[in-house]
Amino acid sequence: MKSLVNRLFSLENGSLGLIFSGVIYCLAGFLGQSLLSLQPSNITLIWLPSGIALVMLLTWRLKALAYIFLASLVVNSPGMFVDAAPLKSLMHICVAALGDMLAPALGFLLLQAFLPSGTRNASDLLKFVLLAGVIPVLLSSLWLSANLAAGDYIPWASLPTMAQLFFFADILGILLVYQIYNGWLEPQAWVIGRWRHIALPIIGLPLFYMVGIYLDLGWLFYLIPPLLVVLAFELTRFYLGLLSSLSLLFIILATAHGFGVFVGESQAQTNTEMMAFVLSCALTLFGISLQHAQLHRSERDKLSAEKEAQLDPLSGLFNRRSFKPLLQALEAKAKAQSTSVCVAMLDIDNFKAINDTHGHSVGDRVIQSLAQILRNNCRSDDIAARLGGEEFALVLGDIGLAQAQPVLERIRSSFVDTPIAVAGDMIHCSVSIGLVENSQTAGIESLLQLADKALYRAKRQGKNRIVCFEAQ
Ligand SMILES: Nc1nc2c(ncn2[C@@H]2O[C@H](COP(=O)(O)OP(=O)(O)OP(=O)(O)O)[C@@H](O)[C@H]2O)c(=O)[nH]1
Repeated sequence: MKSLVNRLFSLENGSLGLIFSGVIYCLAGFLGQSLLSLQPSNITLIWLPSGIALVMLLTWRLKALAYIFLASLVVNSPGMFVDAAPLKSLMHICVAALGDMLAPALGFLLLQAFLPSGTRNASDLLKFVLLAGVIPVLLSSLWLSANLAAGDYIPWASLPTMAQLFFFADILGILLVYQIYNGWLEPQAWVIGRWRHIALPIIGLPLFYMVGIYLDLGWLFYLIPPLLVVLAFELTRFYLGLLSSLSLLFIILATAHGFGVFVGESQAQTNTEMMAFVLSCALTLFGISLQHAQLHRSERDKLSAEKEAQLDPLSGLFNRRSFKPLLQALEAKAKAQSTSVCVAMLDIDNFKAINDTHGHSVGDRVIQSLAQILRNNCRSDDIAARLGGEEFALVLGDIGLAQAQPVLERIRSSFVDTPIAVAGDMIHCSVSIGLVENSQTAGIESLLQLADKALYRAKRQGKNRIVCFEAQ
């Protein structure tokens, strides 16, 4: 699903994605004007198109400008076109569209310059709000309200109130839409860990609102942020963005229709209280989700660093440092369960000559080839390690010499039968193997020594063979 959407909206398919986003821009604009605005001023309390325009620019860069301009013309025309003065109103509609286009463009350029890797950590939140929100939206709010006053849509005296409304509505739109977009960019955005984390809020939050509205318990709205904070630790940022946006939109919708705790004496008071609440919720949730993502990332990095420290970079097998503790654990388990463990030491034959004749890079490929064969022939509980140079170890759990020997024989013959291509030629390599089975008394040191002794004997007997010992 995610890859399909990404393909549809890829840079190559830019026009399709831009047209679609332009339509969404218009729909979000009309939705804001019709449902989410306080009457009688009819000024929307949230302007989602400002966030959509920013996302369009982040996705398609400056190519999106023309589409934003056109979409803004479409959204502004019904409210601003005056039949009595068509030319004058057309000019003001274009000036408004210019403002709607330039503000996200400025935000986009500032983000590119000062926050090029996007919002990754909670500490980026303030920078993001300043660069993509406060600076460009302050300018556009003044621009848009001055345009309305100059066009006689509002009296000049209302300019500060209007600019303030535009300012909050646009910033809120940017915060909500960007949070969803930012969540979408995460690799696991679409994955739902537990369905109940999605199903419960989808059913529970509307129920919560209904109870609040029908029983006139407006204070219940104050409990929405903590509920969303709980979700911030359960959901991916994409779903959190969606759910928190819907929840906050609902609070605006309810307030615009005269419900809830924020409906005050005057429209200005209602606006200020509700916007302060919704904005602080949006900022807090965004901050928490960033912090959570950061924690998650550092935990994942730590785990992968720990895993990497256990592995040999050339072969991808366990390295010498991690081999001994793993062997110790497997051997202890075998002793506790009275089962056998077989340890094999493997050494590529004449490896120095391979290096000297064909070069180190060919030698490295030979090492990787044997590592792959070992991986192909061991089970998930077995331990395959590269102890250094051309020396390997394989520990097979819960198995005796009689069953281990055919496994090692398969490894030996596969290696001989897997030639390495070198400059149009094929070189065949072989490996010598010393194999031992543990006894109940032998410790791992004596087991390893014995396996080394068996390997030494395999080399002395002519290489490319297996010598087996049973520990006493
Ligand atoms: N290409 C490559 N060579 C390595 C690596 N580590 C060690 N070597 C080389 O492996 C060679 C090991 O040579 P020797 O210990 O003499 O063993 P050999 O030539 O295989 O002789 P036998 O064991 O008796 O068959 C040396 O030339 C090392 O430089 C590595 O990571 N890559």
